[in-house]
Amino acid sequence: MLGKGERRNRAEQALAELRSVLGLALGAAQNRRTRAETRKRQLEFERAVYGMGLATAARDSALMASLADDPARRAVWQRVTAERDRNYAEWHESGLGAVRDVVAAEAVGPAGLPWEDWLGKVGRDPGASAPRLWRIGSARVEHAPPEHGFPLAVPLLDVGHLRLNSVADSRAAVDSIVESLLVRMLSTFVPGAIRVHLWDIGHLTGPLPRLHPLTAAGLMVVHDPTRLDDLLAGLAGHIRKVHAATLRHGAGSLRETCAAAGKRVEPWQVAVLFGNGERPADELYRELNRVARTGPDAGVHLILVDVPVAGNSPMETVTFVDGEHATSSMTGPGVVVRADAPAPAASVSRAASAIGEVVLSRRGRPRTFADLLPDTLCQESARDELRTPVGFHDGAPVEVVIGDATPHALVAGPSGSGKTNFLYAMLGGLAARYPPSELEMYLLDFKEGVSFAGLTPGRKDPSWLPQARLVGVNVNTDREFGLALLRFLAEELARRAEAAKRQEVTKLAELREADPDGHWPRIVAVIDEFQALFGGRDQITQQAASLLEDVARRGRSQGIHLVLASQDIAGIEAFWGKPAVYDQCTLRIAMPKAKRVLAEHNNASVTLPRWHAVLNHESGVAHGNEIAHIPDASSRGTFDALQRRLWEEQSSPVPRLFDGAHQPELLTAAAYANPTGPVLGQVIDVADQSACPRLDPVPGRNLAVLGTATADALSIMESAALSLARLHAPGTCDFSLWCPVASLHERVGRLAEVLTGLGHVVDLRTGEDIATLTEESAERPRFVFFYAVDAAHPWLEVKEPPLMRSGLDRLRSLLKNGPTAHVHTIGWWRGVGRLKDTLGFGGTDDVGAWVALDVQGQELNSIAAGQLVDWSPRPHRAVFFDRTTHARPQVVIPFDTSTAMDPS
Ligand SMILES: Nc1ncnc2c1ncn2[C@@H]1O[C@H](COP(=O)(O)OP(=O)(O)OP(=O)(O)O)[C@@H](O)[C@H]1O
Repeated sequence: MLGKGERRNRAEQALAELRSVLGLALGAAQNRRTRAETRKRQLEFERAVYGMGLATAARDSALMASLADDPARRAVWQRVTAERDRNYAEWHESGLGAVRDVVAAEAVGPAGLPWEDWLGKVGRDPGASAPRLWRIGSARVEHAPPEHGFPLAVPLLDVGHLRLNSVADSRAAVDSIVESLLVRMLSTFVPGAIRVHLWDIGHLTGPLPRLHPLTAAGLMVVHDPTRLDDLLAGLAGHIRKVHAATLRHGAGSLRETCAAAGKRVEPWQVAVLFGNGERPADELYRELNRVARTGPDAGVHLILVDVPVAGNSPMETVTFVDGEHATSSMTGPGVVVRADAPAPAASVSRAASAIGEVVLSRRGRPRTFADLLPDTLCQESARDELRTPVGFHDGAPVEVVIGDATPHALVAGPSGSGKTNFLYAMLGGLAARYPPSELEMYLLDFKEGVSFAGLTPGRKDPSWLPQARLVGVNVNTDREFGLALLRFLAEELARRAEAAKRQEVTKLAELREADPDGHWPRIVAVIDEFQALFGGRDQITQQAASLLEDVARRGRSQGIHLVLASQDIAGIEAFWGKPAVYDQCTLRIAMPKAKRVLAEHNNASVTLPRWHAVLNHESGVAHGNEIAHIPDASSRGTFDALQRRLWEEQSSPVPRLFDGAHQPELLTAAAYANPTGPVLGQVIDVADQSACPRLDPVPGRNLAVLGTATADALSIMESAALSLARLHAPGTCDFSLWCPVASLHERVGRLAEVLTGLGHVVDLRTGEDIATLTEESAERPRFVFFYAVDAAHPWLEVKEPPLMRSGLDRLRSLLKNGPTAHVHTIGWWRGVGRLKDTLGFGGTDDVGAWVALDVQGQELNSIAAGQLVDWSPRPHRAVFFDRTTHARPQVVIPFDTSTAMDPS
């Protein structure tokens, strides 16, 4: 048994052992902890040092001082600096040279060389492809000596964008990077290959003043600080346009394809945006990111200064840390980037001016109407389309295409903006390419004036445009003529559709192939100031709107093309709710300041210089814009000289001229040369036709002239009499000329003389003997021309005993029974009421045809066989209705009879 003391000893021993073991364990833990803490401190230190960069850390005196009494940190510092020195030695050995070589190889010419080597020389590279790198400054590993610096270059054109983040006093360095980068690009390529857009949230004219000489040539556009949206929309439009063109070209780079074909290459668009570090509003920010994402493939590039963007587009970033030093995404931390010193201001300005001048002189090289014409005239086939240059952009021709995809054109511009001149340029270009067998033109001008009249033979110039078939001028009051043209086109359309159906084809090109001997030219119908067609709230407007819609819809495939020009597209009420005509006019041409002709947000016409036009084959959406200078096509020696050449070389029938301001001469009317009845006036129609009712021996074949417009009434009476005198050989008919009005006797007497001179027998009465008229005579045709019938009523109403029959009774009997015996009365009443007085109750049927002058439409309804007559009188126009042949009244122009009435 152990004693008590022994037990205590053992216990104390065990306790001591336990304490010692515990003490050991605790000590080890303490040590481990101390070590871990030291390690942690070292790692944090290492991270901080890497974070700030070794060079900065070395400059941090507090940090360096802390190393003295902290061996653990000191060890870290020694290790990382040793590691750095080892790495740097390696990089200096092989990397530095490699970087310099790459930049030298890829940033060639002005893209990389010092400005002394190139500034002021105009670039020659046509821009089929771009250098892969562009120098923006120099860089150096933080602690490396200056001679170990290397050039810093970024990829840009066709690759991505550049973003610059500034600090308070780095603006000069930022501007220097931007300016020298732009000058490098502008000096690399032929002037015009780079377009610069400048937007500065803070200024209207501020940044990059030395580049401003570029603005005069349009190579740089300074955008409104409040309209970033317009700028982005313009860039987005450009991107869509290039993508569309790339699709058309199929595979391969558009730039290279175009350059190889000697065609115009779309210039790169470089947009420099100076922001204030704040994110633009949501919509703008989205649009900016869209442009950033999709721009590079379309040659659209951004240089963003303090403008935040999303990180999902190809972009290099330079971030300034102080006024002069920056880091870059190309080189990472630990490499200091500095901007190159800017080139002297005066040299930059001079270089910019020189570049601008090349563009101006190239553009300004007199491009004339003659430059629109091909070497040999009229050699093209219109089978698939019509195509001609109409103007120039930077010296390259800009074309208009009219075909299945762009069947119709809408041309708009305020008065004096050059619409008519544009039409001449286009028609001239087309006429010079397509012979009359391939192209026919119908030209209508609702403006006052004679703009297209020169296309037909005139007194001074006997030539005409061989492709012109019809020219209508001064038709502003004769909207019926416009309607007639549309009807004509609709009929031609139906004829072509019918032929196509017979041949089992659908398009003009196929029809031409199926029927090679047929005459299937493309038809271009130009209607200038076409809105005049819709100038009233009447049947003409309604009919014109629906005919135009029909022609626009169906003309596309049948080679019938409309060119509609107007000062103000917006004002055409008749089209509201009828967008088909607009929709079909996929070719839009906007003259400077034209409104509404392009798509809603496409404002390209607003800033258009004089004598330029926006041509847009994409229904006016912005990406379809092509801007062209239109040469003068309307002065002497331009279109007229071409017309003369064409007229001498191409045989073609004379086009018809319809001049609404000109009364046609009876002697020149086709119907007068070969009459089939009394010729009353010229019908307003596409074909040269006259109103010429037949006077068959059947009831009702009398004719009334109605109204007080004396000159026109006399002209109608004379035209009728003279044409009947030509229709019937002398001695085969008789004429009665009765006129109760003294002031007209001289004129009626002259007609009697002319008829007598032609060998006819004339019964001329000017007094009361009119009342003793004979009712009929059946021996041979007799034509009674009864002037101002109502003025003879006092005589006619006298009743004679014993039968108490009056002259009026005999006249009524003459009208009723005469025609069947070939006695026809052509009477003039000075109003509808007066005609009815003469005819009496139930006599209306005895006058089967009438011509009304200054009589309102509603007065005529009662004698128009149930027709509603839509007619408002106007000078020198009449409305003619023959109930036996007409569905609706026809507007006619009374002839000028002066020459025909001249007995000499
Ligand atoms: N591209 C051009 N170059 C030189 N002169 C031009 C050009 N375009 C038009 N002009 C001249 O400007 C004037 C007006 O042009 P034009 O008659 O074509 O305008 P418009 O828009 O048709 O005007 P309006 O509707 O009033 O007739 C004419 O004297 C014409 O010769």
